[in-house]
Amino acid sequence: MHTATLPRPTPAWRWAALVLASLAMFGNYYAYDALNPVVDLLREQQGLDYREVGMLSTAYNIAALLVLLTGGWVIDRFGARRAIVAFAAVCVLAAAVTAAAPNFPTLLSGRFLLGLGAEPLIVAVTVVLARWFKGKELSFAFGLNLSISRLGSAATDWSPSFAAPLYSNWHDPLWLATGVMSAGLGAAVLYFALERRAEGRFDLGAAGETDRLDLRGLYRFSPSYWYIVALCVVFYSTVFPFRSFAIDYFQQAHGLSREAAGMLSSLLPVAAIVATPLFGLWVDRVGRRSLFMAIGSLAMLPLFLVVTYLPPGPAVPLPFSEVELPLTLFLAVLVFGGVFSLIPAVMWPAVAYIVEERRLGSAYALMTFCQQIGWAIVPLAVGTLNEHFLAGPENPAGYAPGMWFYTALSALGLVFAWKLWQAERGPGGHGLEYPGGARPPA
Ligand SMILES: NCCCC[C@H](N)C(=O)NCC(=O)O
Repeated sequence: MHTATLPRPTPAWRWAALVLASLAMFGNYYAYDALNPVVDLLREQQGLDYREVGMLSTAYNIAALLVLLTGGWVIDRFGARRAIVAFAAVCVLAAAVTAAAPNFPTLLSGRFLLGLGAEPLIVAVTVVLARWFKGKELSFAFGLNLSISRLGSAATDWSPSFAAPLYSNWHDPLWLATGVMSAGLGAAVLYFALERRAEGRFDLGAAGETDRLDLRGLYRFSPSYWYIVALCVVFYSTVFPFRSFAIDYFQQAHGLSREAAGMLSSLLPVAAIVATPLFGLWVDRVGRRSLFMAIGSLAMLPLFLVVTYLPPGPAVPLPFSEVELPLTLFLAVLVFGGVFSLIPAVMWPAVAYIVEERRLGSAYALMTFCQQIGWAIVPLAVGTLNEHFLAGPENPAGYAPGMWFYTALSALGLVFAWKLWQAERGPGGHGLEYPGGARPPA
């Protein structure tokens, strides 16, 4: 039967597809973040230094850059549902190689493999969500998908509490991550079966253009687009590397237990789970997108210096846990969580107002490509700074140069957001400051 004569999928089918695809993403984010709570163990038991820890992050980005360069070929050639299963399987393999690694080079190859699987898995999931939800709650579906992914990040941060016995060595928490990613693979297989059953019953639309990188069209994007890309690069080059080192930093520089440091770090994704969709709804009503990005960047600016230089303050009990956290750190990470909700909720959809629809895939692919470059460099730089300044529990001041580096990146982010705001308030603006993305008639 011709697909145009078939009905669109019913809500039950659409939400089942969303839940299964998002569970694969949960596993993906869990596997990526699983390294964060074992940084101290990797240093103590495996003899890694901070620069090598940074290299583990960079290996992921280099692989992701290579995959993004080859574009959505696999997704186009084999279809998104097969691609989801294949990339999830690569993530399981990557997690297992990392968990079993006997030495640093194998650890590096595990993280490289993860980059090969995890980033195209994100693209493939985006493609399937667009097919199921096109014209129906697409932004909301993307928001929920991101929230479930972030729950994966938060679950990794909580694992020193709920899986405390595993943390006697660094391998076992990573085997747990392999198990979680295997469950994600299971969800991917179920998604595959679901889509196969839906074929012939529903019109799932034509497979859309995947996020292909078209380097020839770069010069045709407007300055506003490039300000958003620049903000994206510095923003994620600050947030993701900060998260990679955060648990170890809170342990070493502030004397927190692994459980408390994990709980503190989890406030970042947890705040984002709740607040990202709300900010998305709010901005859709009021507009002011570039102003909000500037406000988010401004709020982020002092945070790294606050955690470095301000007194920790009284210990406050964290609700629903046995953990107590120093008030200053608690508030700083909570504000950071707010920024981590606000900027992504506004920034990614803003591109759709600036770039015409037929070039949107290319625009997002280019933005992700640039994001990976910045995110590849910063963990190496911070790791090198930590090593150079002999950061450690005996010398907490050694972490300060890394914190100044994050602050400098945040300042750059503020400059780009401010430039965007200027551009959008002028005659060449794209309507980012207006609710529906359109300037009201004069
Ligand atoms: N561990 C998560 C990596 C996600 C990378 C992805 N390219 C991305 O930027 N996603 C958007 C986000 O805000 O998570």
